[in-house]
Amino acid sequence: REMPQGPANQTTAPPAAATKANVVILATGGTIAGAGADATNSATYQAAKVPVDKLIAAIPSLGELANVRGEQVFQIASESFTNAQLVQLAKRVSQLLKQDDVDGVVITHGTDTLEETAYFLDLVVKSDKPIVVVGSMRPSTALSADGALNLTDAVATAANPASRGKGVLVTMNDEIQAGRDVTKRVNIKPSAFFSQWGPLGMVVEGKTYWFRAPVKRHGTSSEFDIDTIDTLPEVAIVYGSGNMNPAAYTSAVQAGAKAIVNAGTGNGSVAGYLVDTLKDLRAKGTIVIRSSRVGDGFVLRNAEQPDDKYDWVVAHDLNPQKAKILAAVAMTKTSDTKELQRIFWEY
Ligand SMILES: NC(=O)C[C@H](N)C(=O)O
Repeated sequence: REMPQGPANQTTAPPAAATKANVVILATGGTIAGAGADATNSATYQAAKVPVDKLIAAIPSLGELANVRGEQVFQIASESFTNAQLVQLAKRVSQLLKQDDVDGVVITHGTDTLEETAYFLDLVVKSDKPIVVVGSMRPSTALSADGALNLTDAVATAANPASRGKGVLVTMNDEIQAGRDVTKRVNIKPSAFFSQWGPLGMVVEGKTYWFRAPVKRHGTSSEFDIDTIDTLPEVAIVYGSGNMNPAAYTSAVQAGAKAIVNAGTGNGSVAGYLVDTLKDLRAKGTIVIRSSRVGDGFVLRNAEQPDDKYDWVVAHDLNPQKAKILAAVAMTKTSDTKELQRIFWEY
């Protein structure tokens, strides 16, 4: 029977090994490598149990998308990620992408701090080759597990030259999200990941479809380079609410925080009775960054508080956990608040 002729030429056989992209899967653990006692356990399970070779072997069709090999970097739930592990992972990604025989990297990751890792890599890995971070909401042993399709989409995206130069990408629930923007919004459904500026595209049946591209500095246009970063400074987030205790700020600084991200109410607002505490911390050298617990929108400079007068920085549209990552990366280079504010506008 004659196959229909489509513009996308989807009826041809998969590319031969030599023409297929080489994709390395760096596994770090998370629910995508999780295992439950029973198929009905969609939320009760142990994360970070299944080794990367087993994850790959469970999806034979990956081999049709790319030449895939795995490397087990960590085997942890993502809430346990430390700065030292972030740095180690990013250095490995950078090293791999410098190799001619690597076309793209996929990182399997827990979803809880996936957005931090994706943004960190976006800022510090100087490569145009695709970097895709992926996780799952259900363990591999669950009914309707989402990991296999998310990972397939990640490999398809990493193998596709159209993904180059678009920053770190995240493939969850059929969507391609910008690693900079994406955030975990729901803690129990496969549709957990969201970006207020919308997904960049979709993956359907192994093909990528693109609708927009990021404009913020990243990758090769970033001034930060993981090859020159070995440690990150301590940044604390203090969550805003009614009836705050100033000790939340002062104790964070006493414990070593060099910057505080204020996850303020509304447009990053700060209670009147806290202002002196934050002014005092700034006078003694702590960087004060106003973000918002609201999550969407963006904090306006000199609205709600006179940032110019107090020498505070605003986080622009970054939620507190993203602001924490950018602050830590930026402070490897500067503690100048004008420079920090420039960086918060540009990245
Ligand atoms: N869905 C997940 O991956 C959650 C898990 N706690 C993790 O981040 O590792």
